[in-house]
Amino acid sequence: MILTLTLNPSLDRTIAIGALDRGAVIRAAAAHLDPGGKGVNVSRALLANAVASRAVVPFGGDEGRQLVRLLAAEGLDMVTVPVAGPTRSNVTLAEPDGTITKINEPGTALSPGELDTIAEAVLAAAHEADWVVASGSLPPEVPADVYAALCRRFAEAGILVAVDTSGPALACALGAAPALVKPNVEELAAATGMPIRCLGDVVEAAGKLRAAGARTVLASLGADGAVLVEDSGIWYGEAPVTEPRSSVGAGDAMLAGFLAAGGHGPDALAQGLTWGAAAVRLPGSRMPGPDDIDPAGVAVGPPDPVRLLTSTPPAPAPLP
Ligand SMILES: Nc1ncnc2c1ncn2[C@@H]1O[C@H](COP(=O)(O)OP(=O)(O)O)[C@@H](O)[C@H]1O
Ligand SMILES: O=P(O)(O)OC[C@H]1O[C@](O)(COP(=O)(O)O)[C@@H](O)[C@@H]1O
Repeated sequence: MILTLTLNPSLDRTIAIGALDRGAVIRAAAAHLDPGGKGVNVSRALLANAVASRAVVPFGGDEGRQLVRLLAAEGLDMVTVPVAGPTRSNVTLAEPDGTITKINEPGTALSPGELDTIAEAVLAAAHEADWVVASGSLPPEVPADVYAALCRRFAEAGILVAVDTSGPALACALGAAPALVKPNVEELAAATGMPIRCLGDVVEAAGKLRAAGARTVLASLGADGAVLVEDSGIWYGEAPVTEPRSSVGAGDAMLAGFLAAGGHGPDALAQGLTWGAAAVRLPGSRMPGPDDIDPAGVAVGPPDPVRLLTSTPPAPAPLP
C-alpha cells in the first residue's frame, strides 16, 4: 500500500483560453475542475490503476467539502482530517500552444493541534504502507521541517518515504535522508544553485541532492523526460507526447507510476514516464488509467551528458 500525505490540497480549476492577454477581459473556451494537490494526485493515479493507496487529506470550508466530495466520487481510499481554514483553489490557464500558467494559492495555516492530528492519522495508517509519499507545498506557518520529521520517524520503522516538495521543506527533508526525492528542473536548480541546461547538469545536481542525504533522486524534466539516480545506477528516459493537453499533475502521475513499479531501477523509470506522458495527454489534472497508458515509445538508457534540455533553462537560484 502506498500512503500519501498532502498538507496543502486544492481544488484545481483549469481554464482553456485563447491567449493570455494581461489586463484584458478573457472569455474562456472551457473550464475543468479536479480535486488536486500532489499527494492526492499520486493516490488518484494509483487508484486509476488498481494499485492500493490511501490518502491523508486535511480539508476545510466549502472548498474542502467539495474536494472531499470529488475524491469520494472517484472512490479514493482516504483519511480526511477536518481543519479550520478553507482548502485553497489553484487555477491553471491553458493556452492553445500548450503554454500553461499556474496560480497556486498559499493555502491557510494549520494550527499545531491540527498538525498533530494529521501526523497521528499518518502514523496510524503507515503500518500497512510500503511507501509514504509526502508531497506538495506547505501551508503558511507550517514548520519547514515537517516532512523531515516524518522521514526520521518512518526510517526507524523501516518505511520508505518519498518527498516531492520545494524550497526550505525540500532542503530540510534532504537532511533527514529520504528514500526518494522527485524534483523538477526548477526545484533541482533552486535546491543546488546550479543552472540546469543539459543532462550532465541534471546528473551533477542529483548527485548533490544525494550527497545532502537523499538516497534516490527521480528528476522530472517536463517534455525532456526524467533522470533516475540511485545506488545501482543512473538512467535517462523519455516518452514523447505529440499532442500535449495539460501537464498539470504529470509529475504526480510520474511518481505514482514509478512507485507502483517498485520504486527503483530502469523498469520503474519507464513506467513512471509512461504514466506521466499519459497524464499530459489528458485534460486538467485527470489521472490516467490503463486505457490511457501506452507503454510503447518509451526509451530508457544511459544519459548523454551533453544533451541539452529543450525546455527553457531556469536561471540559477541563490542558495538559501
Ligand atoms: N510535454 C510533455 N511531453 C511528454 N512528457 C511530459 C511533458 N510534460 C511532462 N511530461 C512527463 O511528465 C513528467 C513530469 O513533468 P514535470 O513538468 O517535470 O513535473 P512537475 O509536474 O512535477 O513539474 C516528466 O518527467 C515527463 O515524463
Ligand atoms: O503544493 P503545490 O506546490 O502548490 O502544488 C499543488 C499543485 O500541484 C498539483 O498537484 C500538480 O502537480 P504537478 O503538476 O507537479 O504534478 C496540482 O494538483 C496542485 O494544484
